Amino acid sequence: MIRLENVSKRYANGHYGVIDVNLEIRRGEFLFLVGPSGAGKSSLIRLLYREEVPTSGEIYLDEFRLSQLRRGQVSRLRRQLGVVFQDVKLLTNRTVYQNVAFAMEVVGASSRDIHKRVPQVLELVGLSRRRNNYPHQLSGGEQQRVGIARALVNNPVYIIADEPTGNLDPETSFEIIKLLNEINRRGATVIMATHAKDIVNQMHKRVVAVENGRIVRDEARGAYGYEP
Ligand SMILES: Nc1ncnc2c1ncn2[C@@H]1O[C@H](COP(=O)(O)OP(=O)(O)OP(=O)(O)O)[C@@H](O)[C@H]1O
Repeated sequence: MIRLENVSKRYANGHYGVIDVNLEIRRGEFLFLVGPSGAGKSSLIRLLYREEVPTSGEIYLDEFRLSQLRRGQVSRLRRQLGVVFQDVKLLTNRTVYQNVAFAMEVVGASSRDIHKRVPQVLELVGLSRRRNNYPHQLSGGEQQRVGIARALVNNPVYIIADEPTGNLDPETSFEIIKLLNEINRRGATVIMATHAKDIVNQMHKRVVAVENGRIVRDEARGAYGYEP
């Protein structure tokens, strides 16, 4: 479970990313984070994967207390989390297979495990036939699938995605959401910040809306609720 208690983030320039946020996310949930531009979605996402730490308040993620991680806990935490970005940032000189394998190499996985796991994940995201292609040979949707495979490969408990469909056309976006939904169905908790109104409205998942750094709405089977 993830629990945010009175979390605020004030940046060095004095701007607040989030203000006094309280939120609980249980394992197995699928949650959309919505809100106008500048509302604080990315700030919240960055706090969740500990790219940032709160100025005040505390975030608990399973056994971790994010503001007070002991040495060695950061890498253990990161293994529980798979992060997906709008801008996929693949390694351009490595193939699809190598990009995904790299995520296992950096956490010290054995080559035996890598050889076993990477093909499984490529199969799951529908990219087995593209395994030897380089990023520039892939469509935007395929590149994002590699991004998702990379996030998934270490079997994280939580998938945290910041506008993963932001660069994709509507049809491709739906393919990516279907994939995230399947991953959620297999047990991962999915937290996704998005402006994709149609997707949110069709999925009937939990929707948490943020405005001016504060949570203003939290609905179990919610709708997007804004005009794009
Ligand atoms: N690194 C930073 N330094 C200073 N201020 C920041 C920083 N990151 C975000 N902010 C400020 O925090 C507030 C929330 O921004 P954030 O990027 O979290 O919003 P968002 O909801 O993700 O927006 P968008 O939908 O446009 O991505 C804004 O006022 C923004 O200017």
